[in-house]
Amino acid sequence: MVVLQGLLPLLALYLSKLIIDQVVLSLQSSQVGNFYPVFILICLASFVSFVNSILLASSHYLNELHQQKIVDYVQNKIHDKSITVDLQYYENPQYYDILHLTQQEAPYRPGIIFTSLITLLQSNLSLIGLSSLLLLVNWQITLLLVGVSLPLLIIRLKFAQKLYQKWKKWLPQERIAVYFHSILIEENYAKELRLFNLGRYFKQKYQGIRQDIFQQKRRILLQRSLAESMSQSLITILLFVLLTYLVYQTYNNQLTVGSLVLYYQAFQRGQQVLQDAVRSLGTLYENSLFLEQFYDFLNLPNRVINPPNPQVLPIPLQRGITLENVQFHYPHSSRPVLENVSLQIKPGETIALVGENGAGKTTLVKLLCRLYDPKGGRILWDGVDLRAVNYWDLRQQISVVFQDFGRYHLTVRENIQLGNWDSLPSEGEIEQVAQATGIEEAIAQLPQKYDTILGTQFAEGNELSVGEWQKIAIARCFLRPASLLILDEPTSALDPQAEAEVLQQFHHLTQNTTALLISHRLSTVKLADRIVVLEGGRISEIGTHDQLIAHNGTYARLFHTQAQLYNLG
Ligand SMILES: Nc1ncnc2c1ncn2[C@@H]1O[C@H](COP(=O)(O)OP(=O)(O)OP(=O)(O)O)[C@@H](O)[C@H]1O
Repeated sequence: MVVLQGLLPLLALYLSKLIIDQVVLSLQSSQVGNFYPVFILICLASFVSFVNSILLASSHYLNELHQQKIVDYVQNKIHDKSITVDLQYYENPQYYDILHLTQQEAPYRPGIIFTSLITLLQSNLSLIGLSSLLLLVNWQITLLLVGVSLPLLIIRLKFAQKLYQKWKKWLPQERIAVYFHSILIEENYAKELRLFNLGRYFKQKYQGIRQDIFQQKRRILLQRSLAESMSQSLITILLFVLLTYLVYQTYNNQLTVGSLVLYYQAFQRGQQVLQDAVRSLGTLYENSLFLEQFYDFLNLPNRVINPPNPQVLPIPLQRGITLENVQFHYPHSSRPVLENVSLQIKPGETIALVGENGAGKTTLVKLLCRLYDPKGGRILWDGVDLRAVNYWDLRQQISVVFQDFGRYHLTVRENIQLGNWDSLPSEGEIEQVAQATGIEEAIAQLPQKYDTILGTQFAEGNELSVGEWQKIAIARCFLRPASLLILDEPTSALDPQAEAEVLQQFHHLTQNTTALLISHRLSTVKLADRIVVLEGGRISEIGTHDQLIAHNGTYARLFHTQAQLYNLG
């Protein structure tokens, strides 16, 4: 279709020359001319125009469909990569740029690239056709057409390149502006924005960046407009000279009227097509930055990888999980977060992990789930190094409630079901875990019970309190038939009564399950079989609550401080 659409207008042009020449010929001859050949030519021209309009409508239709297909294809690639890319890319600002940019730009960039490519292809075909048509009759005019367009082409390309370079330079600034924009519009910040009256502050910051970019952009665009106006003036002057020359030749009978029309129109059309081509080239240039980012993103290498011949993960856990001199620092930071951590977790045992903020508790969880691999030492699952097993198999055996658990704006049922979605849990199982976390009463109050959509993003959504959301996350975690249950600050948002109930259920549910419980509330921790105290990335104490109190170390100090604060006695 692109080929036909590029070439058919030329055929129409040539037919109009033939029609005019035929009419002029019969006007010049004294006898009444034969109208039949002209009529055939008119029919042909009408047919060409008809086909052209059909092509135009069909190409619009196909273009829309293709746009969607391309966007979906690119999004699919991005989704595939996003769900497997190492967690470190989300936690590292250097990579966050490329990650965020690709994910943000993906919905519209490919469409622009596609349209530009089509326009470019069509323009090139038209140009080749026009040049051949003109070459057939007059090579000097063809040379003029190309020659005159050269300055415009050079100017456009030069400025496209300049803008492209600048755009690259502005990108980090643009990203900061996008960040300020998100603060101004997103729900997360809406309360503080109003309370601290931060709207004006962030608007100023946003506008400052945009203004700065605007000034720089204006300078370049002004230069481009000046250069383009000059080259456009040159074209106008040449068109004037050409028209005079062509009319003069027609006056002297060296050229037919049809050829005069053909040359003049071909020249004008050639200019138009060339401008389209140059514009598309500029757009392609600009968008190539996106492609660069897109491929960089797709090629991001993973550090956490599956071994070529993974060992079978022993299920159920029989000998336990062993941490042997585990050492860890985050990529792009040399500060050690875990140092020589050695621990034996017996099957069925509940271990509580305590320590001050930044002690490395969550990091240890990330290593257990193989979201990162240790930099030193190893973690063994029934004697098998975690690096030797398929990490999907491993994660299948672990259920976690993270501190920053997900709040899915789906129905209550789906929110819980996500914990074990592929085995299609029954209504009864879902209700059982909801009961275990004490959320079933709140669910009963919701308009559509388990079918109520949670959150405020969608129509008929119902918002929950933070504690209720947390209970839903715990229910999701309980639903998963895992060998290792990890709760990272599971009850931070729960009231004391709810906390006691959830922990009782947790205790009940983990009778035969190995569990790791992280909490700052030491009243919670008393339930555990053993308590591990982490200080500055090292294990400083291990024992039962009574042993550690008797030891009178860090745990005892923390416990007594909390007991005084909360009057726990
Ligand atoms: N993605 C990251 N990149 C670099 N450093 C990190 C990253 N995440 C955490 N850290 C650092 O690692 C240390 C341990 O963090 P971690 O989240 O494991 O602590 P924590 O004991 O769970 O703390 P809290 O009780 O506040 O949850 C902290 O000093 C933190 O600054």
